[in-house]
Amino acid sequence: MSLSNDPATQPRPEPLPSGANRLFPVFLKLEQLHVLLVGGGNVGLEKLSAILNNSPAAAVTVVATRFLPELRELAARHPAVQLREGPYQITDLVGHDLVIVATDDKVLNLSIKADSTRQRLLCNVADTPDACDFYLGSIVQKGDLKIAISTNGKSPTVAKRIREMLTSAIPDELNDVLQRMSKIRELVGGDFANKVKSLNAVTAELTGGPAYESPAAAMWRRRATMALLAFTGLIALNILSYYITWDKAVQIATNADTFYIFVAIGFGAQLVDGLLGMGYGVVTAISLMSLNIAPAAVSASIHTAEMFASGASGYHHYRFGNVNKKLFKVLLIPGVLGAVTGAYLLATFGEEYAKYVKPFLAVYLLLLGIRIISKAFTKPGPRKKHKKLGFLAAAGGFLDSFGGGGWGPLVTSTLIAGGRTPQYVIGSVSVTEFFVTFASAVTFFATLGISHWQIILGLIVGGVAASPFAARLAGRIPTRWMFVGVGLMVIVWSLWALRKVFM
Ligand SMILES: C[C@@]1(CC(=O)O)C2=NC(=C\c3[nH]c(c(CCC(=O)O)c3CC(=O)O)Cc3[nH]c(c(CC(=O)O)c3CCC(=O)O)/C=C3\N/C(=C\2)[C@@H](CCC(=O)O)[C@]3(C)CC(=O)O)/[C@H]1CCC(=O)O
Ligand SMILES: NC(=O)c1ccc[n+]([C@@H]2O[C@H](COP(=O)([O-])OP(=O)(O)OC[C@H]3O[C@@H](n4cnc5c(N)ncnc54)[C@H](O)[C@@H]3O)[C@@H](O)[C@H]2O)c1
Repeated sequence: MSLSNDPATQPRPEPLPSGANRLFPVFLKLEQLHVLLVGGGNVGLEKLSAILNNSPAAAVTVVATRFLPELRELAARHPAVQLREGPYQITDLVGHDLVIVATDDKVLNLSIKADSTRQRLLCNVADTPDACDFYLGSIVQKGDLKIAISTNGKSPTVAKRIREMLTSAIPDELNDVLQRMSKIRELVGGDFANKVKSLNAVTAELTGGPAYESPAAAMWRRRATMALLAFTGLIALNILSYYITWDKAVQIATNADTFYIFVAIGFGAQLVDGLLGMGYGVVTAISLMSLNIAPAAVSASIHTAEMFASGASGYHHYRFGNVNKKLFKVLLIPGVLGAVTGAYLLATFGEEYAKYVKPFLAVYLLLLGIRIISKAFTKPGPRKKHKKLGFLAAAGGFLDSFGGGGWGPLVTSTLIAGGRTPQYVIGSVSVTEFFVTFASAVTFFATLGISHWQIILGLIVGGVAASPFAARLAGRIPTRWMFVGVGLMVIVWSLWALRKVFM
């Protein structure tokens, strides 16, 4: 007995779950084959149409005792289709590769199937799924894209509905993509593995990945970004030069005692932000508030300093393709408007109402902290469509400038909890944050002028010193623990701030 005949050594097929569809789909080049269709009534017409819709030049012989007029017309429009009027004979099978049976005589249908099987021809018996060697599928067509749907014979009506669904869901532009990909496929060089890698990179956007950018386009984008950053920096320097001279800066920096406290706060905040992807504003706000600095001064200083930090991190995210342009656009305007309103209100009324504002902010941050931690342990559900994204951004911008922090935790955590991909949320929110902090800093300049240079410089120096370490920490811990970290941090600090208020 040879080993290979021993059933124990034969490879076993993987078991499929019961009720699984075991049909093997193929796409036939029907225009190179010959099809015999028996039956010229409604079903015959349906099958002939299905064939010709997909393969207009297919050679089909239709045999029937009578033909529907529509079928005759259809055949007349397709020169490769021949009609033979008369009862089925076994010789009709000769010269054909595939048989489709659609007469209204069930017994005849089954005997044609038996004839076909004896000649090793594949046969479809329209009214008897059990007798079919293959089924026709419901077909979605978008140019070169073709999707065949099978319900395993369970419900052709559902197959039709799914075809309608997919046809409207798949953009027509996909065919252009296919055309271009086919050209790119011919152009990319290298070995097979490299080829596959670049083809995947180019198409990542289709499945929600980062948009592809050619090296030339990337270069121009970098140049444009650098130009924008340089321009923004110049404007900022220009504004600053009205308020501060070099001598004054040196004087501030050498007023060691308090200055180093601010440097330390800036350093710590930048580290936390690097690690958690958010929290710069919150950390500095709570630290400064606990030093009993007036809220308006806190917020103004933070936003001026944060502008630098968020500008740098936003640029970083943009370069790595973490920015969802649509999301950015939706967040930008409401975020900026909210920030300007918050900054204006705080600058106008903040000093006066500082006592009342502070506990309110502490409670707000406490709730935010609890909310963020709870997000870490609730499963993100299916992605919700945020219709109120604008409102969220406006609230985030307002609270950020009014409270000195919260844009990141509020907007980022809400979006991630809504089922969006953290990578793109953090990227898009960070870039928007630059504009939001820029807007509130400008509002503070305009309303308050700048009077807290010691704080601002301290934060910037500390932040800049920490940024190389912070950049290395980015993305090193899982999202869940990121949430827990941010939440805990916010809760501890707000409890501490509250304790100071009530004691
Ligand atoms: C996909 C499509 C391709 C095509 O034929 O071109 C197709 N049927 C279509 C439509 C359709 N056919 C029927 C209805 C009426 C409502 C209903 O019954 O649901 C509708 C819906 C409508 O027209 O709206 C009646 C019907 N069909 C079959 C039986 C026999 C039986 O099940 O016993 C009966 C009952 C006869 C009776 O009661 O007398 C059998 C089959 N029909 C199949 C394919 C194969 C399984 C495909 C799969 O697994 O999904 C299979 C097994 C064999 C085959 O024919 O290849 C095409 C979609 C066109 C589109 O996309 O718009
Ligand atoms: N699979 C499907 O999608 C589907 C849908 C509806 C109906 N059906 C079933 O398919 C069968 C056909 O339905 P129909 O509406 O097309 O009927 P129909 O009466 O419109 O057409 C029957 C066809 O069979 C031909 N025919 C009969 N005896 C013949 C013979 N000996 N030789 C050659 N041709 C012969 C007739 O000339 C006619 O063209 C029915 O049994 C029906 O229940 C299947």
